[in-house]
This record gives sequence, C-alpha cells and structure tokens, in this order.
Amino acid sequence: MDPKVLVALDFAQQDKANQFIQRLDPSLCRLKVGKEMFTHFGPSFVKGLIDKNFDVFLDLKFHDIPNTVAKACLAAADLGVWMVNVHASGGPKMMEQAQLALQSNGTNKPLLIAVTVLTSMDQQQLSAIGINSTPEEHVLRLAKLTHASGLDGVVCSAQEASLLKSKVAADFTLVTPGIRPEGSDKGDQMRIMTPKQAIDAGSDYLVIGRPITQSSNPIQTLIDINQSIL
Ligand SMILES: O=c1ccn([C@@H]2O[C@H](COP(=O)(O)O)[C@@H](O)[C@H]2O)c(=O)[nH]1
Repeated sequence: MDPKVLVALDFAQQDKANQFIQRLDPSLCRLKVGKEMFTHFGPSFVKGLIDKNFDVFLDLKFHDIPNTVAKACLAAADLGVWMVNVHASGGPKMMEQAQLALQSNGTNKPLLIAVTVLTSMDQQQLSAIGINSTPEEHVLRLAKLTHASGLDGVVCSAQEASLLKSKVAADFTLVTPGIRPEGSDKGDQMRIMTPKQAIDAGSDYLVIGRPITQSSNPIQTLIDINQSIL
C-alpha cells in the first residue's frame, strides 16, 4: 500500500475536515496539513490523523536560521509525521543541520524534503524577486543543492520532474503540487499537470487539494484520480 496522492487538507473549519476524513481510508491517500489548518487547529489535529493511521506530510515550509529550523523539524518528528519540509532557499547549512538533527533523533525519522520554486510562480514572479533564471533552471539549481545537503527530496512542479530525475538522481523523492485533473480550475497554480502526466513525468507523490476537497463528490474524485494513475 503506497498511495501516491497526498490530499491537501486546507479547510478553515475542523468539522468540515473531519466529515471528509471520516469517509477516507489510509489505503486511498496520504494527508497533507499545511499552514492554514496547523495555525487553526495545531499539533492535536495532526496527532488525531496519525492515530487514524494516516501518513501525514506536515507542510510548514520552515525557513529560518539553522538552529531554529532543526528544532522545528525535531518537533515535527516528535508528532510522528511521515514527511516534513523546509525551503531550499534557506541554504545548505540550514538543510544539513535539519537533516542531521533528524538522523540523530532515533528511528522514526520523517522524510525531509525542500521546496524549490512554488508551483504558483512563473517566470514573471521569479523576475519580480530578482531571479532571472527560468523556473526550470532555478528548480534544478535548488534541487541539486538539496540533494548535496543530504535531504530525501524536493517539492517542485511536475513540469520539472523528468529533468530532476535525470539530472539530480533517479531515487530523489519528487513531491509535486500544482496537479489539476482535466477540466478543473487552475486557481492560483501556474506550473500545472494532470495526475497522469505528472506520474508519467516521474513525480513520486501528487499533492492535490481543491480539485478533491471542493469537488461535489470528493471521495469519488479521489478514487477516479487513483484509477487514472494505476
Ligand atoms: O510549491 C508549492 C508548495 C506547496 N503547495 C501546497 O499544495 C497545496 C496545493 O493545493 P491545491 O488546492 O491543489 O492548489 C496547497 O496546500 C499549497 O499550500 C503548493 O501548491 N505549491
């Protein structure tokens, strides 16, 4: 059992999230808790999901001085999450210290991955923050840095997946948001692919939020997506 879909639980109300989770099963998907739900409902919400046997990706994208980020990753490990992340732009010292802290912490080490370029960003958004490379070039640069820092993988868009599998490492875990099934609303995502295109390109895990959670039949939508990537 290795579900590829990580459902982004971006609900503002816990009862809405619970209604959805009650109808789920850990064989159908893993769950991602991000800044919105963690800020509203905190560690107890995450622990509740783990108690229901879900693998949880804690998507808090830590970005701070190395000591602070390492301690935050240890706190995530204490919760029992399956995966946690930092921003690669925090630099190699920050990433190395976080991975070392997790490795020295014992057996239940979560996967540690780093965000490269947010999937909501395109060339224009990158230029606006002073980066004059293409998204592909900048993702590749940050993914190489992440790999050299000893982390387990990166968050990137599926549009960069085949490039990273060939130029970084075939066993480097690629977690890709910006997944949009045919006909679904793009919203604020800029670098998108369908679930099948993403898996074919080399994505290991697909982060999917609104196309599932805002669907009129979320469970059937999830089942259909799983079917499309068999
Ligand atoms: O580059 C990134 C990093 C994280 N995300 C997160 O993934 C989900 C995507 O949700 P959708 O509703 O499918 O757009 C969301 O929680 C983001 O915070 C991302 O989209 N891109």
